[in-house]
Parts: sequence; C-alpha cells; structure tokens
Amino acid sequence: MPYQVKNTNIADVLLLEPKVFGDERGFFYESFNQRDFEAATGLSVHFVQDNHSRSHQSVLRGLHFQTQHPQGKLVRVIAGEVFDVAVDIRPESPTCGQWTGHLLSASNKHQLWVPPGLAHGFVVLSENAEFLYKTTDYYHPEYEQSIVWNDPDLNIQWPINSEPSLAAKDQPGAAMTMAQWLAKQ
Ligand SMILES: Cc1cn([C@H]2C[C@H](O)[C@@H](COP(=O)(O)OP(=O)(O)O[C@H]3O[C@H](C)C(=O)[C@H](O)[C@H]3O)O2)c(=O)[nH]c1=O
Repeated sequence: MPYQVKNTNIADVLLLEPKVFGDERGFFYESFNQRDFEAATGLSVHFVQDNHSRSHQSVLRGLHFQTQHPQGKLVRVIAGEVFDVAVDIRPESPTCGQWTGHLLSASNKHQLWVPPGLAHGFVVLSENAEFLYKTTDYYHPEYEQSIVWNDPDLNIQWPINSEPSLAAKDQPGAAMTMAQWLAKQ
C-alpha cells in the first residue's frame, strides 16, 4: 500500500497521504503499514503506544513535548477536522523556531509524521474531532513540557478567529514561551 509522502517546511516533518480504496460500500485503507511506511519515508521506527483523543470545536491541545523519552508521533484524524502543528524547538536545528501546520481530517485521511524532539499540538475546527496517533516512546508526564500556543516568536497562524479552549497547563503563564525554552538549553 503505497503512501504519497510530501515534505514540509521542516525537513524531517512529513505529510503522508495513504492510498484509499473506495467502492460502492465505502472505503478501505491501511492506516499503517510498517514496511510501506519505512520504504516511503526512509525511516526505521518502532511505535509502542496508540493514543486516541476526542475534542470539541475550538479545543487546542498543545504544544507538547517530552524532554526525556521524546516521542515521534504519527498523527491522523478519523472524525472531523483539525489544524495540526509541529514546531521545531531543537536549538541546533536550522529550522529552530519554525512551525508547520496542516489540515488533517476524516475526509482527507492525511497523516503527519512528527519526529522526536519537536513540539506538537492541534486545534479542532469541526464540531468534534477524534484524533489518533502512534508514538515511538511511552508517556512520561514527569518530562512533559508545554509551549504556549500563541507564542509571539512562533507566530503560528492558527485558522481560528476566537480564543481556543485550553487545559490549565496550556494556558499562557503555565505553558512556557519559546524564549524561555531556548534560554534553558
Ligand atoms: C498524553 C497522555 C495522557 N494520558 C492521560 C493523562 C491525563 O490524565 C489525560 C489527558 O492528558 P493530557 O491532558 O496530557 O492530553 P493532551 O492534552 O491530549 O496531550 C497530548 O497533546 C498533544 C496533542 C500531544 O502531542 C501529546 O501526545 C500529548 O501531550 O490522559 C495518558 O494516560 N497517556 C498519554 O500518553
């Protein structure tokens, strides 16, 4: 099952478009195939955890990362639509401070590969969204950090025209800024 793989403005963040088989009954597609994923991306990855979250419109989850046990994530949406964002927070990276955002939806079935070491988050554009993703390391809340969604240096162009709904840890003041993160490195 061939993936179409597209590069993004951050070198190792990849957009994957799986081959979908439609017929009069509906559709079928292999949402993940280890062999084809590795052949299409040139990556050798081992996923250890599958996650599933549901959120209502305007919920923004992120921008999260783990400082230890960083997680590579292969993310997709099976209901609704989100604007999904990966942020390069790696001080040594030529694209440090850059972000890449993509519409992921049940209808486009696009997936985003977010390598370990980047921050990740999304905002829900539809009434509800069901978000599934595979991770290459386990959840370690003791190492989880959050960068604030509206960081002025990142200037992420979220396609929303009202304040998002945020968890307490993601609120400005609780989540750190990029400047605070980089100052710690
Ligand atoms: C992430 C995670 C959470 N949990 C528990 C901890 C909390 O009791 C509850 C909700 O967790 P949290 O509010 O951290 O969920 P999100 O805000 O969706 O976090 C995720 O948000 C963005 C989109 C990410 O990329 C990360 O995968 C992850 O940080 O689930 C677990 O038991 N295992 C887990 O792997």
